[in-house]
Amino acid sequence: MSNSFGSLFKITTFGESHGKAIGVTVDGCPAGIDVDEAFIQSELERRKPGQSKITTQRKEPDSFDILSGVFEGKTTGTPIAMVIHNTDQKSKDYAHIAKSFRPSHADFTYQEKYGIRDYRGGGRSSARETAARVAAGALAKLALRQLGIEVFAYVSQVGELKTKKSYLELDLSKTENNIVRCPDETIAEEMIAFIDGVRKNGDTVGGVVTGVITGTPVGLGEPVFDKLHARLGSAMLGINAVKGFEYGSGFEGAKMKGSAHNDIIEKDGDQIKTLTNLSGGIQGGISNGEDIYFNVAFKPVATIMRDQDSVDQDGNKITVSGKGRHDPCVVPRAVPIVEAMSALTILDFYLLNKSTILKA
Ligand SMILES: Cc1cc2nc3c(=O)[nH]c(=O)nc-3n(C[C@H](O)[C@H](O)[C@H](O)COP(=O)(O)O)c2cc1C
Ligand SMILES: C=C(O[C@@H]1CC(C(=O)O)=C[C@@H](OP(=O)(O)O)[C@H]1O)C(=O)O
Repeated sequence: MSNSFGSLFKITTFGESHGKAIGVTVDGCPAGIDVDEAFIQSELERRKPGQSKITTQRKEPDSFDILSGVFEGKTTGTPIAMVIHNTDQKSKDYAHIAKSFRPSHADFTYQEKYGIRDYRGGGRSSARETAARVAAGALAKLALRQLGIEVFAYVSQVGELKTKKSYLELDLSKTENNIVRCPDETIAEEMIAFIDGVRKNGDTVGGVVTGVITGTPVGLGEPVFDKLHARLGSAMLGINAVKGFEYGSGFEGAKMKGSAHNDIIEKDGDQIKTLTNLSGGIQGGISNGEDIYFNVAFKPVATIMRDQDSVDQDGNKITVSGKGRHDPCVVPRAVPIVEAMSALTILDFYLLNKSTILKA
């Protein structure tokens, strides 16, 4: 079973939702990065469960401990281990799925593949694991900040409710101003009320998170298999409940003509720039120095607070009831996860491509 991500800045996560702890080891982090622990904690708090009425009500403080790899506030170049203890499991709520399967969660596939699963709270397949990624992603963000690279994400859609503004028309510093994490104030309250209504009805709803990466140099990514957008897409599609990824013009681009879609190139001082950015900052798998932007589509949460038809491990028809504490919509908490996976991908490429970037 693979539990790792990245080639040079490599993370391995461990732990289950209802086990003792979850955590991450980061191998390959350069020495000398300032580790701002308060920043890492604040990132974990943006993702933690129980943060508002439109998230799961499981209350985890998600405070973390650094076990190794940091001395006098700086990384030492050795493996960094970070642990987050689980403190609020109600495992008996999951006894009913020990030998049966929730529709559209990971219960059936995991059981069939491994023949053994920690069914408590979805075990390893619970998005609780993403807390570990956010801790590692915060470290990557700190390293990227030193290089002038920043990652942002925000909720751009909940169900059919969608901001009409592009990321350039929004003030991304306002993302944390509301509990749904949509910087478009004209629609954020509607999104919140909608999620709350869906929740009260025992149902769930999907949504879209938009990601933006600024300050990337020209030259991240490889021209053939390890294209930057391919690795970014893989990072996003590796997040629980993700159903779609598009970058730049994405699926809308398929409707356009080349004459309208091409990003005209110009000389701006001593730099080569493009007048438009339908390429989404990546051409031929390599960053071109423009902003990288993309959308990530999340499905509605599988565990709904209703009875559903299913089968047990022996194939008998059963009814699965909706139990446990679940998110009515994942996108508000997915925002820091999208940022973390973006930071991990970009930093990994930066380390891989450093020599060629410097040459360029
Ligand atoms: C932030 C976040 C929170 C989630 N919360 C829940 C939840 O409370 N209940 C649930 O059934 N699924 C939740 N999910 C989705 C499941 O983890 C996911 O559907 C499951 O692992 C099966 O994988 P798949 O949907 O990618 O096929 C959440 C996902 C994310 C990203
Ligand atoms: C606990 C968290 O979110 C969980 C994500 C999740 C799932 O199935 O993905 C199911 C619920 O928890 P449990 O694993 O107890 O069923 C959520 O509360 C968290 O994100 O830290």
